[in-house]
Amino acid sequence: MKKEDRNIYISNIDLDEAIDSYFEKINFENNSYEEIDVYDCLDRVTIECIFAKNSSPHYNSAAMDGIAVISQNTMGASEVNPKILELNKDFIYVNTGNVINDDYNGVIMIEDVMELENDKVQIIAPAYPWQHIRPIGEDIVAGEMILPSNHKIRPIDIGALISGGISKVKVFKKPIVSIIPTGSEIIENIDELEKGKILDTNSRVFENLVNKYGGISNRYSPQRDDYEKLKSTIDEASKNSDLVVVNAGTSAGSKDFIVKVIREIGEVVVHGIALKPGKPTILGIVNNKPVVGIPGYPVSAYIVFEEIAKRIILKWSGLDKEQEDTYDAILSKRLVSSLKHKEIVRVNLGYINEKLVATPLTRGAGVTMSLVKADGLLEIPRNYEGIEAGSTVKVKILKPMNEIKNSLVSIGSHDIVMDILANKMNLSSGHVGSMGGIMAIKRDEAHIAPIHLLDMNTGEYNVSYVKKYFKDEKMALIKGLRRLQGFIVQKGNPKNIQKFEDLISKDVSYINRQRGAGTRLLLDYNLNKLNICVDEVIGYEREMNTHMAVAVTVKSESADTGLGVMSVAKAMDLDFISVGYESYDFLIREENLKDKKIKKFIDILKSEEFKSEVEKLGGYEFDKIGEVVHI
Ligand SMILES: Nc1nc2c(c(=O)[nH]1)N[C@H]1C(S)=C(S)[C@@H](COP(=O)(O)OP(=O)(O)OC[C@H]3O[C@@H](n4cnc5c(N)ncnc54)[C@H](O)[C@@H]3O)O[C@H]1N2
Ligand code: MOO
Repeated sequence: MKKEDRNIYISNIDLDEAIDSYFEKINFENNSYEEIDVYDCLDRVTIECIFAKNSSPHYNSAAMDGIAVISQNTMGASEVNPKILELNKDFIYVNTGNVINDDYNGVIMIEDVMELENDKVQIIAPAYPWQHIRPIGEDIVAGEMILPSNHKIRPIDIGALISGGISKVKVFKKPIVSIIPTGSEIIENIDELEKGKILDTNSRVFENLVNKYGGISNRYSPQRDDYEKLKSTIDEASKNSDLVVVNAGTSAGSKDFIVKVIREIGEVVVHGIALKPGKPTILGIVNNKPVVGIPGYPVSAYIVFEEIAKRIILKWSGLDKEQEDTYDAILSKRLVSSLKHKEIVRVNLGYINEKLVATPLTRGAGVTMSLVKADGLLEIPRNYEGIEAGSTVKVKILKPMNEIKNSLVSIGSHDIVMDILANKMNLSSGHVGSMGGIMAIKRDEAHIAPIHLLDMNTGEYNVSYVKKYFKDEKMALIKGLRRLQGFIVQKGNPKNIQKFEDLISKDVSYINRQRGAGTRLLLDYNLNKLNICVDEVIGYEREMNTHMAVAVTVKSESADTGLGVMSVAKAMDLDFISVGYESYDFLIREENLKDKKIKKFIDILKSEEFKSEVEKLGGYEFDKIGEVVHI
């Protein structure tokens, strides 16, 4: 691939600057409106103020069930001096909402009326003028403004509009947004999935974001990297829509045509923004319409859509950038960034010891799950080399604050049971290995840490590590499960791996866990006991972060074996040679045991329902589950 075939002239302009110069070129004035039925106007945006045509109520009406009276005739009534009123002369019966004609000017509730014989009633208190009567216009007066312009219509607004006699409303037209996924490797049909092919997810995410923000999406099927075809598709789309979003092909690859196409049939306003992820973004104009080239990586795609396309859609629909919920949080880990760009980092959030703590998630632009799991997004401004741990940062939340506040934060070793627990309570769990969990509790980033750390000297689990790392602090272990660890091997165990000694055979390759993982300690402990040097194990230095990742590596035959739990081997349909049970417990600061989230957590651990679900996975024992050991 020659250098001249690539787009290497990518600029690095500030996001806000890029948006300002781009928005100047977009003809937002061109916005047209439509007049629609009041019943269909939910979430649409008013183009002008709406004034009431009718008053509501439009007649004086009874506000209570009872009798309508002439107020003056009731004056002086009391318990010692009751008044007798006569039907059709002094009063009539009314129900809530009935018309009160000019003959009457007060209502007495039926429970305050004593009925006598001969159509007479007795009252023991007077009715003040207009008592329990809703006068004309109490709610809405004809001519009053019901809604201002640029207002997004809510269900209650529709009620008020109808009461005010409005049957049609003028609203901004919904912008039509064409979405064009590109790339010859992009497919829609899962049956065509093979090496080198990628399922189109981005255009489906965009389609739903367009609908969510009030546009009409017009999604194309994935387009091949064919210069002429892309040119005609973008040209056609820009003629038929208000905004065109082209996905992928934005950077420096030899097939990244989008910038050339836009330059040929229109204008490239910006190529390259000081934003990570999202650097190769293209902002163009074709046939007087905005055409935004969004990078292909799913996280970059989402972030750029939110930062740029969303703002165009909202402006077209009469709404400027919606106010976003931002909160101050304490950053739990140091974040290093580049001076060159602003970076948007996905974070988990949790309330730990009364403080909102933000823990950064992976920064890989291809890891969609990090966005699925993220509770918030944090911004590292341009010209910052990073942010120190303990600093206060602003985060935009992606979930309701209540949910975040009530979430139990777990950071530590991974096990499938954490997913079962997360399905039963509001649990956010980060997987960084057992030692990572210990550090997270030390720094107050988590409420609990699942750990399984084998003491090399005693062969016991967890307690000695807690004593070592929390010398003078009051800690506790909530006893968890005993789980079966062993060698995960391919079906039929072709290399006949039975024991640790078999790992030093020349034709056996091993896949290890990261430093600080309990499973890695288990290997080290056994190698040490057998006097085997780690250099003798082929693959010792190759690391994965979870049991699942180890199993996937074995399944894909990229390694012969790795240590992991039985449940994972079973879930991946692999064979398993057991090594022994280990204790998977939950470390917690003693003071946090009184938290009601912890009480719920312990109740779930002890429940028969939880145990029976875990039993189905295979390889677990529950001897002391839920018991608290004070350390
Ligand atoms: N030499 C350079 N290489 C790259 C640069 C650079 O500046 N110089 N920028 C990198 C960055 S940053 C990004 S982001 C990507 C952007 O790539 P493109 O927009 O050109 O997209 P592709 O290369 O075609 O695809 C990248 C990747 O995205 C996924 N993808 C694409 N379309 C979809 C879709 N519809 N649904 C789901 N996923 C999709 C796919 O995994 C592709 O492999 O370029 C870097 N390279
Ligand atoms: O900047 Mo790219 O957009 O990381 O992913």
